[in-house]
Amino acid sequence: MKHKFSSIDKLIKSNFKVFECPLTDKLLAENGDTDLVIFVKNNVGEFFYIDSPLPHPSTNLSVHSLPLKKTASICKNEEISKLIALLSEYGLLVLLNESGEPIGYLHFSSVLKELYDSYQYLEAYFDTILDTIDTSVCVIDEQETVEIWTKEAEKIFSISHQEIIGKKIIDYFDVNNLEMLKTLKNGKPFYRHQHQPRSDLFVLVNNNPIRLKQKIIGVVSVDTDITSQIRLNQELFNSIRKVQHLEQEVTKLKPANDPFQGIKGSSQEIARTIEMSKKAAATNATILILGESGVGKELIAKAIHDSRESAGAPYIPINCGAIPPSLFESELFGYEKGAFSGAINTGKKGKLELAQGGTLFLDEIGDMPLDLQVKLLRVLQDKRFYPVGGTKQIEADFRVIAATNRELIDLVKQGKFREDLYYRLNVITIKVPPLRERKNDVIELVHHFLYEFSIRYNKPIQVISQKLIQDFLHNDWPGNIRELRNSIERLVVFSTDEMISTNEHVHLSDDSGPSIVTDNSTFTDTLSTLQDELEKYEHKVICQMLLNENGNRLSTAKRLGISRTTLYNRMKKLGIM
Ligand SMILES: Nc1ncnc2c1ncn2[C@@H]1O[C@H](COP(=O)(O)OP(=O)(O)OP(=O)(O)O)[C@@H](O)[C@H]1O
Repeated sequence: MKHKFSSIDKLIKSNFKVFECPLTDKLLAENGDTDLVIFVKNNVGEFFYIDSPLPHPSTNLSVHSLPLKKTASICKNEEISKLIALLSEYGLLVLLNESGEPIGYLHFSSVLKELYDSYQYLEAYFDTILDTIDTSVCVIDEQETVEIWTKEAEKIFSISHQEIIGKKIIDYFDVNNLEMLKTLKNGKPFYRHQHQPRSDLFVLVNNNPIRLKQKIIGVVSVDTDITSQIRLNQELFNSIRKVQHLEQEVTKLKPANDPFQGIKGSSQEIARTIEMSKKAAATNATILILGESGVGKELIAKAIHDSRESAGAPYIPINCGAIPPSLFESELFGYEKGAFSGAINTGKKGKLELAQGGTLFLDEIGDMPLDLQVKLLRVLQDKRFYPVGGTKQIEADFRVIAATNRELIDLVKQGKFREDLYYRLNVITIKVPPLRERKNDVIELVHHFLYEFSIRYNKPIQVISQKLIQDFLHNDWPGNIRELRNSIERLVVFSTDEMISTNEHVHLSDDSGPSIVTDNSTFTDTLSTLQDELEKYEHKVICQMLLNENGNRLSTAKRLGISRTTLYNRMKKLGIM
């Protein structure tokens, strides 16, 4: 690289001889009339050189009449700045190897020439780069004086370089808007901050401090004009709203909608799952949906219901993991007036009755208490049931879809789930693959949720940086699509401009376990709202306890001193499941 000062080795000269003191005239007799540089070393190791050409032996001059000049010696591997300092003091410098032996010398003039050549290359490159780039670059020095101002800066800010160079930047811009000055003071770079220097101008700003030997000697600011992108985004956003409105109108006119169209993703894995679900929806059979938390089991259950039941048929979900065992039976079967004493004496329809003519969705079926499993099995077999405290049987005319993220067959082996109920539910099984096994869907889902939340929060359509997309693709998503959806919602809510490039509001995990925020730095420079910080901490505590308890929610809830329902609700809210 010609613009870099080349290695010192290239400049070392080796036409020299070293003589020890005292000198004798033999030196002249043997070396006279040569172009060798003669160094003289005294008994304390100091070096001198003879500062004139050696005369011919025939001149009979005495060696003592020759002009001796003091010089310094230094190891050739010393820092270049030290070499240059000594060289400018003495003009000539003896270079030593690691064992202190002289191996050559440096001459000020040759080093200077080399430095000047490199400087000229550097200047030529530097000027051409600044002339060629079409972004706005401004450089100020430590006195806040403008040193560099490119053509694009002239265009964006309507100030010519003749006018601004050499002047203080604060003479041209409002000091409160000058992020460069902050960077000059605190040395913190920042990237891709959106800024609006004029009402008709949007720019993305990158600022970087220039350091020389740890000292900040200036700041570079690069501004990219994104006004046209912002305008286009705005137009796109308006158009999308119009299209969405039209879509809604068209949907109203269409005779039938595809209930499965809300299940996004085009990977082979999800396509297979949807195909299987459609086939299952063509029957009245009981369906068991298996898959990790947040993979979309309920979404599929609802699509099956919409597909196979008539419009207006009830869809009744019940979360078997969230209802305390003591209330479960009355929730499921309902109770007759007078069945209990106290406030609940008026009677209430149970979920089974509410589901008449439609679908009963038994979510988290693996968490259903054993005694209730027996009762549910009886309902499924007899197709009729009694409400708690009731004497009149009610018809059980509904289709059952059950779902769980637990290995039901293992629970059967452990005696925690009834085998007969398992086979009763497991007529058709649909397995929903976790997101990490269908990474192809991540990008589509990201855009789908971005679109959804941009509309919901009335924010212009967001663009996610490539780097963040990569982070999303590399994440294992232990909370699956729910976690991804929550992450995008947070990003949209907290985004301050149209480019989302930071994941500070997303807890990306780098292993397959639950995601835990371990980076304490989030608590220093990126503190957000108290609510947000509390949620982050709660997320961390719950995940850690779940890990300690091997994922067992009941013992996790006990250890945390909260009910299982509360734990379940908090996990859902925080996107852990
Ligand atoms: N393929 C998908 N396309 C769009 N959204 C999806 C998809 N899959 C899941 N979601 C969304 O992810 C969230 C979680 O989905 P859902 O509740 O159906 O998961 P689940 O497997 O039933 O979870 P859990 O086991 O915790 O009950 C919901 O907001 C749902 O709308």
